[in-house]
Amino acid sequence: MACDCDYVLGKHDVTEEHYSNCSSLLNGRESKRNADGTLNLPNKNLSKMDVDFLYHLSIDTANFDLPAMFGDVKFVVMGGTKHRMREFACYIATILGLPQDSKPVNLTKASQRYAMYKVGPVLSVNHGIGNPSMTTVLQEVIKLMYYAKAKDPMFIRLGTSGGLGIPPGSVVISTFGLSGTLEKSFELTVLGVKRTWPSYLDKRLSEELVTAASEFKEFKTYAAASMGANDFYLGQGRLDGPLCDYSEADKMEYLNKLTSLGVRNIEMEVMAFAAITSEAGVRAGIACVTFVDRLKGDQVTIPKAVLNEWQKHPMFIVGAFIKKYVENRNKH
Ligand SMILES: O=P(O)(O)O[C@H]1O[C@H](CO)[C@@H](O)[C@H]1O
Ligand SMILES: O=c1cc[nH]c(=O)[nH]1
Repeated sequence: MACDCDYVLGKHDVTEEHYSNCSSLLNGRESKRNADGTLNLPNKNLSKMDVDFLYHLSIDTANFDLPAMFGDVKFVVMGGTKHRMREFACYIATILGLPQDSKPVNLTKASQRYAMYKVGPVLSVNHGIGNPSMTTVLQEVIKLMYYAKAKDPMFIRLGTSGGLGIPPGSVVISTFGLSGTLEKSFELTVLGVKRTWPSYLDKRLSEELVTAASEFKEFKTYAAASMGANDFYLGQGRLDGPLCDYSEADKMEYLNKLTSLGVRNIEMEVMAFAAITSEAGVRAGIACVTFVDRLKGDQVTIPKAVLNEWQKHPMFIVGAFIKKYVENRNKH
């Protein structure tokens, strides 16, 4: 079903009702959610399992009341580091005016893998570096939302990246992802066969994040394509890794090509994040700060204290979006 919302950037109110009804959020693809917004995952094996152990979260469907614990989650916000996601949990509690523990509880501490904090309707989860780490926890959190019967949960990645021709400290809201071979798809080998899935991000959610960004004048925000690399060094065309058999000119040719295609940043999870959420019928968006202009260099030389401040830029945007959504929901 096509969306008939006639959406104009920044002119629409973010209402829960609209989010539930607007199928454009899956870019015109048929919704994979049930009528009440709960997830209807494509894997029918799940309904045949007596118990599902979400191994990397150290949570299971037998010993935890998942609807009671997580049924009210509306936003799953994910990013690489545990520290960032703990900070985001504290930040969102402050701006939503929710009581916060001086020490937020890591709900997946027993896993010794990841960190997951819950603050009101927000789940803040770290995913580590790169696709295998990210897709493992992403898939388990999607199942968590499914078992919890959370309604229309949105997934947002809060990341860092290398920019292309934009000032470091800027934020890029990804409009779509390009792989290293410049394809708009995520590739994975399944049962010995290379398979690809389109890496859709949610158009409306991206637009809402751009609108939320407009209130922050102290840094620039770009809505643009992101490149998802499978490696930080060779995969991102760096000259400063332990291995390198190409020249500065080769590197610049590639980075300039990406730039000419509208790519404004390079990170490491966009393709898989977009593809898996989209296939699961979940709306997803990505906001990443940039730490370096890759057209000018490879090394991240900015002092850590500054990077820590810059890391807050996407938090401000995502926080403003969530706050507006919650306020609108409370009004209706
Ligand atoms: O800061 P995060 O969210 O981890 O994102 C980026 O930073 C990591 C590399 O330093 C990769 O995961 C990349 O995607
Ligand atoms: O250049 C960068 C910086 C952060 N994260 C990346 O993946 N690349």
